[in-house]
Amino acid sequence: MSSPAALREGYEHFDPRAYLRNNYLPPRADFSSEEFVVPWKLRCLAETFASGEIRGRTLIDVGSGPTIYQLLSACDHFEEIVATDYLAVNREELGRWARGEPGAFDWSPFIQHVCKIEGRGEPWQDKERRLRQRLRRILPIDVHRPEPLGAPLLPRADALLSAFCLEAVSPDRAAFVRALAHVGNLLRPGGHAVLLGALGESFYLAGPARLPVVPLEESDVREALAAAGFALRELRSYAMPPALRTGVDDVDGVFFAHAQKPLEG
Ligand SMILES: C[S@@+](CC[C@H](N)C(=O)[O-])C[C@H]1O[C@@H](n2cnc3c(N)ncnc32)[C@H](O)[C@@H]1O
Ligand SMILES: O=[N+]([O-])c1ccc2c(c1)CN[C@@H](CO)C2
Repeated sequence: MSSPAALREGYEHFDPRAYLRNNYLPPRADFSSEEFVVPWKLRCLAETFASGEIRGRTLIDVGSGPTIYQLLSACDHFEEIVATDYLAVNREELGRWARGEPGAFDWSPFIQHVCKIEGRGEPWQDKERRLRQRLRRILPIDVHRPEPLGAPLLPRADALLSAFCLEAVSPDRAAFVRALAHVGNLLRPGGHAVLLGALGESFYLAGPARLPVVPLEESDVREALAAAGFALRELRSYAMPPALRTGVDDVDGVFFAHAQKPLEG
């Protein structure tokens, strides 16, 4: 059980480049087998968006951090992608990539892999260009506030995406459920929520920062979604293999959830 103070302190020292190195370079960013975690995450996202059922004007990504991999399959189905993060250093990192500036993180291996598994023979530069065109806003967010963006998102988003954020910013499970309910308010009734997150994790490192994480089991995710008023469509889990337990965290696995906000919501 961590505390809001430990979280605030931790995120003051969060180093985006260290975070990217820890999770989005080898060995975790190994595309050679579907057995590895990044191909598993990208496949979950590609399969969920491939049907075209999840589409609309706006998708909001909650707690984007310095990463864009989570948007690569979604971006084909929305006119506007809104990225968000609590830290300016992460919003700045996203902005560098969005503007194609030198020194930005190289996501091309991820974009190439997504184009390959989407199987449309799309040149990866086209996908990269489309995401850059559609990534229109990079906003501050705090999921602990009932209005996470500080003001209502109008019109509300047609879809909500969030990867490794809520459990990494909540001191306990009750706070996790509240945060989920808060971000659920950004979503229109009938809108879809796609969540990725850590299972059984109690901490992760990002350079000088050591961030506490509320350890979740799959059942906690299921209960939190129900408590926040979502109807669960799909919940899958991945067990982190020993080779990917590198010491940058104590994560046991990854969950992938697709849920929907009821129409009468
Ligand atoms: C583990 S990172 C996830 C980054 C990225 N989505 C990914 O998939 O790797 C968690 C993110 O939550 C952000 N964060 C911290 N406190 C937050 C808060 N109160 N509300 C929203 N996001 C917050 C951090 O700045 C960080 O970028
Ligand atoms: O294996 N991964 O692809 C991966 C990616 C991101 C993150 C993790 C694992 C585990 N730690 C979380 C922060 O709570 C961030």
